[in-house]
Amino acid sequence: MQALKRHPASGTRTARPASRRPCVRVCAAVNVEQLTALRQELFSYINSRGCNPIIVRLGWHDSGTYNKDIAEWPARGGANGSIRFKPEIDHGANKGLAIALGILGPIKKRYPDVSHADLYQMASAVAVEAAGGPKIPMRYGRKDATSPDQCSPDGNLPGAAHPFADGSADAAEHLRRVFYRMGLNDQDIVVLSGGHTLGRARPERSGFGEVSTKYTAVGPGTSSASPSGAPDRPVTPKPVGQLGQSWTVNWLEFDNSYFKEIKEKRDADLLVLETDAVLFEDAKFRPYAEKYATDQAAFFADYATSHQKLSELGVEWEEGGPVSI
Ligand code: HEM
Repeated sequence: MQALKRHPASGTRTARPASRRPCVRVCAAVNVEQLTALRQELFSYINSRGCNPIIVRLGWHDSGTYNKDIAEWPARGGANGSIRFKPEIDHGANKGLAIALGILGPIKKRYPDVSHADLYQMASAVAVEAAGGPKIPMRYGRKDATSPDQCSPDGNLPGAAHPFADGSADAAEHLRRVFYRMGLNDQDIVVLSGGHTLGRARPERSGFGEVSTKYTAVGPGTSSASPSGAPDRPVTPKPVGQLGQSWTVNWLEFDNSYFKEIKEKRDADLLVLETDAVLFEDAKFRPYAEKYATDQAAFFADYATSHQKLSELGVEWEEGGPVSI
């Protein structure tokens, strides 16, 4: 941990040297220097590898287990890093995400003071920004779940098509049940679904999507599991088999094309899950979806707000946290 000193003007504690970080809040339990360096490394790493989609999905699947009706931490789930343990990464909804853990694991070793929970949420926010999306007002200092018996139960993440495991009659009811359980609302549901502007679905992982399409076969970048040549980089498995089906043409670019494509359903090579289509079918979801299809700036602004909420679901902060960098 770094040394702390009094800030001359405010008397609050700040990290040394102050010149490098003029306006950060620092506490003894959160290592701002490591967080700052990690963020920098993630930015160039994720950008160079094109692994943005799977990293965003990892962050969301760690936090999306949250149950607002359970008071105790970490039993309430949320962004606590528990997805790294076998019981949780083995959940059906997490199939394929071990690749993302494999990408981030070697990086984590260089930043021992940063929690796994912070790493996953930081990497996701960086992945969005690096793909051209908004800067998300992130805060750090999440505590980690520490053992496999602290994993969330299976079944807390949403399904993409009927029959829904929770008995919901349709996709709108299912999305509301799942996201309301997290304390999120209709606008959060619609805007966060815009995360599907990135990435692909593969039959061998989720059971959804095509094995390959004209957009993924000669896609805008590499597979989210593809290797890069840099020898000092963590090694990820070679792409196996399926290239999958994307929601958008440029599936490594974060923009509002997801909403345009879902609305128009103009191209059979692009994916529309039941839970995507319903955003334009449900009377309360539709106004948001329409707005985001026509106004990218509104999408970005609202996405940043909801993504921050998502990243803090269920979080127990270290002493002195949360910290902005
Ligand atoms: C609304 C309910 C949601 C459902 C039913 C859903 C379902 C799915 C499914 C079935 C896949 C394909 C996984 C695969 O085959 O590898 C997927 C991928 C993805 N999801 Fe979602 N998702 C939802 C919400 C979200 C949210 C809130 C985010 C982020 C904010 C998100 C981000 C992603 C990303 C980035 C991918 C692509 C992963 C990759 O290319 O490796 N999803 N989702």
